[in-house]
Amino acid sequence: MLRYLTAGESHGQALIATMEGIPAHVEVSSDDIRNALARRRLGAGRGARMKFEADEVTLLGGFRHGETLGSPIAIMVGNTEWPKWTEVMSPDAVDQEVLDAQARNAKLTRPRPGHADLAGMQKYDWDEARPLLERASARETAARVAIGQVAKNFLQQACGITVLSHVVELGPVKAAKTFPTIDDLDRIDADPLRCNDPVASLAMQDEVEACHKAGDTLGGIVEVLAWGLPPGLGSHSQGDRRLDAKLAGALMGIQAIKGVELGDGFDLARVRGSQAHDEISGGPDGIRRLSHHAGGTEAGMSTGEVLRVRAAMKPIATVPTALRTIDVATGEQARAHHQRSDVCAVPAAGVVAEAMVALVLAEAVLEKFGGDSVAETRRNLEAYQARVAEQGLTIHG
Ligand SMILES: Cc1cc2nc3c(=O)[nH]c(=O)nc-3n(C[C@H](O)[C@H](O)[C@H](O)COP(=O)(O)O)c2cc1C
Ligand SMILES: C=C(O[C@@H]1CC(C(=O)O)=C[C@@H](OP(=O)(O)O)[C@H]1O)C(=O)O
Repeated sequence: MLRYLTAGESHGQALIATMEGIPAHVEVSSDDIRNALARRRLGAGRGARMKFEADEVTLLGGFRHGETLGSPIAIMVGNTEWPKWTEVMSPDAVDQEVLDAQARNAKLTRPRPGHADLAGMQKYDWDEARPLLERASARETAARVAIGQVAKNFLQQACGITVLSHVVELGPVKAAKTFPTIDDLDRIDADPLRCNDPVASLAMQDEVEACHKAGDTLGGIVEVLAWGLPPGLGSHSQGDRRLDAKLAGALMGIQAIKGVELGDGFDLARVRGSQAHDEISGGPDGIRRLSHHAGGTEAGMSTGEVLRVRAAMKPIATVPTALRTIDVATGEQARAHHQRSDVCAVPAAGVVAEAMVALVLAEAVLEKFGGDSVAETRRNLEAYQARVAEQGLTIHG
C-alpha cells in the first residue's frame, strides 16, 4: 500500500513530505526533485514570490546512494524566506508585546473570498485568516511534487510509464486539439504557458499580460497524459477502487481545481452513443481502439490506451483589485486583504497534476503487481503481460 502525507506552512521553515510503500531500488537523486520543483515554479503569470523565494531540497530518509531503500521516504523542501518569518510563524510561544505588535500591523481580519479564510475562522475558532491561509496555500504543492517525482521515477523504471501535462485552455483562449507525444515534453516545458500549440501560447501570454494590467486573474484547463499503462489498473468491483474515481479525487485535491474530466468527459454527454465509445478492432498485431474518447479507462480500469485526464482551475482568488468582504474585527464592509498574488498559476497546476496522477498510478501499480523492489514489480508486470499475450489480448495503442 502506498500512503503519503505532507506538513508545513506557506511561510514556515520548510515543507515535509513522507511516503511509505515505494519499493527498494528506485533510482532518485536530489537533482530529480530539484528539477521537478523548478518546473512547478515556471510559467507566465506567476507572482513576485516565485522570483525571490527558493526551494531547498533535502532527502531526509528512505534513500541511500541514489536509490530508495524500501523504507519510508521523508523529503524536506526548505523555504529560503524563513528568516523573515521566524517571529510571525514561530512554532513556540512569543511575548505578548510581539503578538500585540503583530496584531497592530498585520492581523488578517478581512477574509478573502475564494480562500480558506472565512470558513476556516468559523471551523477552527480563529479571529483572523493567517492560521488558515498558511496551510491552505498552494505552496504545499511543492511537497506533493517532490514525492510525485519519486512516484514518476518508480513508474518509469518498473513499468516504462511516462506522465506529461500541458495547458489546453487559459481563460478564453483554447489550444488546438493536438495530442502531444513524450518527445514534446521538453518543448512544452520551455513554453511560458506549457502549451503544445505555439499560436495559442502567444494568445495566452497576451491574455496574462492584459489581465495583469487590469488588476485581474485567470484560470484554465490542464491535460495530463500517461503512456505505457498496462490494462487492468484499478477495478470495476467497488466504486472506491475505480481508477477514474481515484484520479478525480486526487486532482480535485489540488488547490483551486474545480472540475475533472476523463477523456472527452463532459463532451460525451452531448453526443449519441454511436459517437461516444472507442470501438475495438483485432488483427495480427493485437487489439486496437478506433478512437480515444474514453481517455484510457473503462469501468474504472485502465484499458492499456494512453490515459488522458483534464483538470479545470478557477481564476486566482486573491484578485489585485480586491473583492468585497467584511472586516471580522468590526463587522463592517471592507475590501479583501491583498498583498501580492499570481495572475495565473495554470502551468504550475499542470506540474502538480502530473505529480498527483503519478501518485495514483504508482498506488494502482503496486496494488496490482506488488513488489518490494523495482525488479520484483517489473517481473510481476511482465508475467501478467505474458499471460494477456497468451490470451491474444495484447493492446497496441
Ligand atoms: C500552483 C498554484 C498556485 C496558486 N497561487 C495562488 C495565488 O498566488 N493566489 C491565490 O489567491 N490563490 C492561489 N492558488 C489557489 C489557492 O491556493 C486556492 O484557491 C485556495 O487555497 C482556496 O482553495 P480552493 O480554490 O480549492 O477552494 C494557487 C493554486 C495553485 C495550484
Ligand atoms: C508560494 C507559492 O504559491 C503561493 C500560493 C498562494 C495561494 O494562496 O495558494 C499564494 C501566493 O503566496 P503569497 O500569498 O504569500 O504571495 C503564491 O505565491 C508556491 O507555489 O510555492
